[in-house]
Amino acid sequence: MGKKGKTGKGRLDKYYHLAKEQGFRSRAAFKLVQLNKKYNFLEKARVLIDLCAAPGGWLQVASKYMPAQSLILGVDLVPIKPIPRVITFASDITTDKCRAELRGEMKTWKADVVLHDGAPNVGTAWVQDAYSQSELVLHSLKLATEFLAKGGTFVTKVFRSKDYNSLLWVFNQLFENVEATKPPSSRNVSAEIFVVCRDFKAPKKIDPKFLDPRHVFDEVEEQTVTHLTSVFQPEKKKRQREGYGDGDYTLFHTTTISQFLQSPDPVGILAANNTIEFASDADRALLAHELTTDEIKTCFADLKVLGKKDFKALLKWRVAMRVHLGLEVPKEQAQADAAAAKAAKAAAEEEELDDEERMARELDALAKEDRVRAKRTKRKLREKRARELLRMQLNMTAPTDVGTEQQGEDALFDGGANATRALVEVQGLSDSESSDGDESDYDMDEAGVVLDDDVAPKLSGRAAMFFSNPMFASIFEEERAKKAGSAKATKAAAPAGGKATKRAAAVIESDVDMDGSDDDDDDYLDVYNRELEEESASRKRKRQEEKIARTLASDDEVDSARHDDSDDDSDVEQPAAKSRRTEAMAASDTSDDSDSDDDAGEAMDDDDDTAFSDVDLDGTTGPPEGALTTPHALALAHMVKQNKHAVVDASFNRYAYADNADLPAWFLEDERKFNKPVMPVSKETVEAIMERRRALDARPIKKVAEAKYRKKKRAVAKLTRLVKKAASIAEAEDMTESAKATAVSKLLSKKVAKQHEKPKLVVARGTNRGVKGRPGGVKGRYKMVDSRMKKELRATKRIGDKAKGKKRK
Ligand SMILES: C[S@@+](CC[C@H](N)C(=O)[O-])C[C@H]1O[C@@H](n2cnc3c(N)ncnc32)[C@H](O)[C@@H]1O
Repeated sequence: MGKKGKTGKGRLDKYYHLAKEQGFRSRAAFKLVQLNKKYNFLEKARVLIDLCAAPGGWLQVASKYMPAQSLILGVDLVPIKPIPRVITFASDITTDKCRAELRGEMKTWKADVVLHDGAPNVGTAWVQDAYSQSELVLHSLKLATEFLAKGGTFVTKVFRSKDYNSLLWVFNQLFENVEATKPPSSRNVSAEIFVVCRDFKAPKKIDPKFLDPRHVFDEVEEQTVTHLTSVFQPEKKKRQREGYGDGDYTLFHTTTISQFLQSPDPVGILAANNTIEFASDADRALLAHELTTDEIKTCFADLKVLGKKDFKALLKWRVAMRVHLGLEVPKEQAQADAAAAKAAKAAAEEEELDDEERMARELDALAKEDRVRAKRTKRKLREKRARELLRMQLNMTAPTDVGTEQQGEDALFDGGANATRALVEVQGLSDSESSDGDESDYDMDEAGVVLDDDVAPKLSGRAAMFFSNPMFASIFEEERAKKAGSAKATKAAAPAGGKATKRAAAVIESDVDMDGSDDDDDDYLDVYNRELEEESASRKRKRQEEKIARTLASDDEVDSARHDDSDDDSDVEQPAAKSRRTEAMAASDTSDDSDSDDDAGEAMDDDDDTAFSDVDLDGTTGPPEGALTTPHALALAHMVKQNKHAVVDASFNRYAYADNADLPAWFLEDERKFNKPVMPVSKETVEAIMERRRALDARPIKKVAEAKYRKKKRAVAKLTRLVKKAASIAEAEDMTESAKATAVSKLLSKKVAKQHEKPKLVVARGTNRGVKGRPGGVKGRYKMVDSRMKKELRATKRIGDKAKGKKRK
């Protein structure tokens, strides 16, 4: 059977648990225990009748406290499971059959105690419930008066209702001593009270009125009878208990039609009068109305003989006459008027509300805008401060430089990041301007021309500054001079041009950023030129191949992008890729200092063919974008944070500008696999990072932690339950101290035994040989074993060995 949930009443209280512990069938048993403790009626009783006894809690208590050989009878509507020394049968105590059955059991004996704990099927209206309970009490009293011996005790349950005093009055007529009490085990929220009536007077003759509910109580039904009932249910006649009304000593009442028409209580008039007369001229004028039929006239002549239908007809006639006389508007019109009025009112309210709402909304929007603006300004300020702080921490600025951020975008050309941004802007511009629209065909030469002639004025502050920088101007001048003769060659070198420019810019910006000098222009130009030559016409073909490879496998794409030709990304992709790399580099930083990290990012971009091939900094593979997944990557990021210059320096190596263009694919493949530059990352750093990762991995996963928590919670709940049970046993009033101690130790031993109970070993021989499922006569946990327990011993040894870390032979 499913466990009942706890209700608002707190059904499963300590008496519930106590009853379970002590084997009582109901928590009600404790009510009798407590009543008996107070009045001691069970110990001296020899015969007891329990009316309404199921499931038998009170019978169990009676059997426990009454002397041996006592006669205990229990009766209930439902059968009661047998109880030693108790006779029970099923019957309705309100019937004669029950009386006869009791007589049959009692023979000539008289009862010392009659108990009644009956509860009728409650659940209807409270008044009705209470009344049924009181009625049941009277029935049980009736049986008690019949079977109780003189001086006997009657214990009954009553509800605190208006009938309570009537009942007490009756009890007092029949018993010498009547006391009402509420035992502690009776819930406070329950309206029940127990009345203990002692010393039965056993009168020779009992007035039947004492035991007749109709006399003892005001009938519940009568209370609801009103003149409404008398009109609409005329067959239910009200008994005149009150006698005549004040100053009214007649039984015949009459009134006039005008009164009936004008009174706000027409039903009351119909109920209170015998006849209604057409007395005045105005009344008589209504006689001529077509609705005043003969039937209506007859009904008004004698109201006391009318039925429900007649009264309804009279009330309908009244409404029609009132409309006719102008005392009332027709119902439909009244309804229509009411509806129109309601609609008008609603419209007015809505209009009013609309205006108000509109204003409120506007105000809201303004306030919201203000809030957003203030928030944005605040955030920007915070970011700027963080950036400056970081730059200082990375020794990128002198403390005196703090505040340059606030100088705005038109501040002086501020190092690598701005240079890079400017380049991106230029590329964007030229892309949009280029006639063929092919982003990858960005033409350096054309860009230069366009810049000189048309675009320069269109450039934003930062881009304009970039090109006004003498260093870049010289790069462009030289480049233009070199390429001037060969438009075709320039066109072929176009894709490389964009990238090369970027590389040159990267080198420049790293220089600008690092030492702030620009006297190595020629070196940069060399780098640039070399790059231009490297990027030959074969790039287009390679790009084509890569595209195919990309579609086939994303991993291949990553490889080819990283090793073969990382510079070959389209120009449009560059800013994104660069930002990803920058993010990766900055992952170990908390701030998004793009300025500082751009430098390193660009420097790495230069030689990403080889130098950083092991580091997944571009975020094109693996989990989240920009995440540093390998220990090497993390170590590198750590180093960048510590000393970015060392990392940048290390990126200039013999692999950086290797010309792989004409090398066979198989060779390049081998090179990629085995020829890797040594990274400027110390073994210790990588080891420390791996150690940290191992420590993180060693932490239990969330699910395991949750399971452990649940287990612990269950254990705590179990313990709490145990403590509660033990406490309720300790509080039991009808138990001796030693019994309590035994009960508690039994409770604990049961739990402990349950916890450590080992499975019973059942040897698979004889009848148990080859048995499938539980062998006969075996209870609880069991395990089938062979007589020598070979398998078990082997398993135990194996487990032991495993624990010791021995290898199996
Ligand atoms: C609260 S229980 C009694 C509990 C009982 N004293 C015990 O300790 O287990 C009330 C019982 O009254 C019974 N009852 C209600 N009306 C009855 C009737 N007219 N005749 C016999 N039993 C009735 C119900 O069947 C129900 O079992």
